Amino acid sequence: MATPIFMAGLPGKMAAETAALVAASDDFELFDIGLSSPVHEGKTIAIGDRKIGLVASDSLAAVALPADTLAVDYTTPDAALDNVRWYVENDVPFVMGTTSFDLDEAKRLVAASGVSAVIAPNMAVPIVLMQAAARWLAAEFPGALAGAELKVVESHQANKRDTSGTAKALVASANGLGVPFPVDDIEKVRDPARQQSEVGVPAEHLAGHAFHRYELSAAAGTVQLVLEHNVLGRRVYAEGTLAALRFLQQRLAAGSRGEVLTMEDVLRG
Ligand SMILES: NC(=O)C1=CN([C@@H]2O[C@H](COP(=O)(O)OP(=O)(O)OC[C@H]3O[C@@H](n4cnc5c(N)ncnc54)[C@H](OP(=O)(O)O)[C@@H]3O)[C@@H](O)[C@H]2O)C=CC1
Ligand SMILES: O=C(O)C1=N[C@H](C(=O)O)C[C@H](O)C1
Repeated sequence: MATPIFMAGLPGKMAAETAALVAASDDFELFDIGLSSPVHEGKTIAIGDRKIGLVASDSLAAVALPADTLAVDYTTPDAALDNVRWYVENDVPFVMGTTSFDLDEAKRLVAASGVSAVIAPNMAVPIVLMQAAARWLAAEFPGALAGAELKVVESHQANKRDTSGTAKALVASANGLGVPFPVDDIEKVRDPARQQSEVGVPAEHLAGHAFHRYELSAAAGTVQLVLEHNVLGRRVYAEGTLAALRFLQQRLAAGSRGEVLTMEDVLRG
């Protein structure tokens, strides 16, 4: 039996990309209602051979999900925490890819609930590995780069609302290494002309890309470390999301409740 997946954030780009992979998989199937903003309430969208009806959060009370349903959330920073409240109140384990919401409050809500969740600002396996390496360095060598200076530039499609959650997570590791860089200093590039001419984003990926560059200047400017990670399109995140769903299912089957898992846990699993 395929596990029903309730998609939140349709017809948004990540929710639609993930829904297409869910629809093509053997072990998951799309639940026939998805969560959207009020703008799309009452509309229907086609994904694979399925027609998904869209409801906004005010209409969720009328939605009855099958008991084994898992949710996937790619909505907006403003919507994510209210969605977490709904998932925990309705016993729906979930994978949360949405960025820039109150993660501490989400963790408290999950810990006090009967559901578990995978929450991660980046589902792309290669990027998760890089984040894990940075976290390990910070834990192993706290303060080792004290005195260094950091510059962070991230470029995403023009309609991305928040500063990259991935960049914020990397900055937290830099902070752990002794570099006191505030996330407000992350430079966001959202201008397509600059993205092409300065960042080097190919024209065909201006509408969906994630280019990150971190420049560390250490030892009084005599040493430069540069880390870059560049993603074209969104497929890699959707694939990571399905891996997260499978891992979450395994954890639930093993009795996990009230547990907040990360993509690093998914990779270990
Ligand atoms: N973890 C990861 O690996 C990744 C995370 N992301 C994150 O995912 C999120 C979504 O990104 P993306 O798909 O590109 O953005 P989009 O703007 O394309 O999609 C967001 C969708 O959510 C809808 N929405 C707004 N409010 C609500 C609500 N209350 N309930 C349900 N849906 C709502 C929007 O509605 P409307 O159409 O009216 O605007 C839109 O359709 C962002 O936070 C982004 O940073 C993105 C890529 C990878
Ligand atoms: O909005 C996006 O596109 C992305 N969002 C995530 C983030 O904020 O870090 C992950 C990736 O950068 C793509």
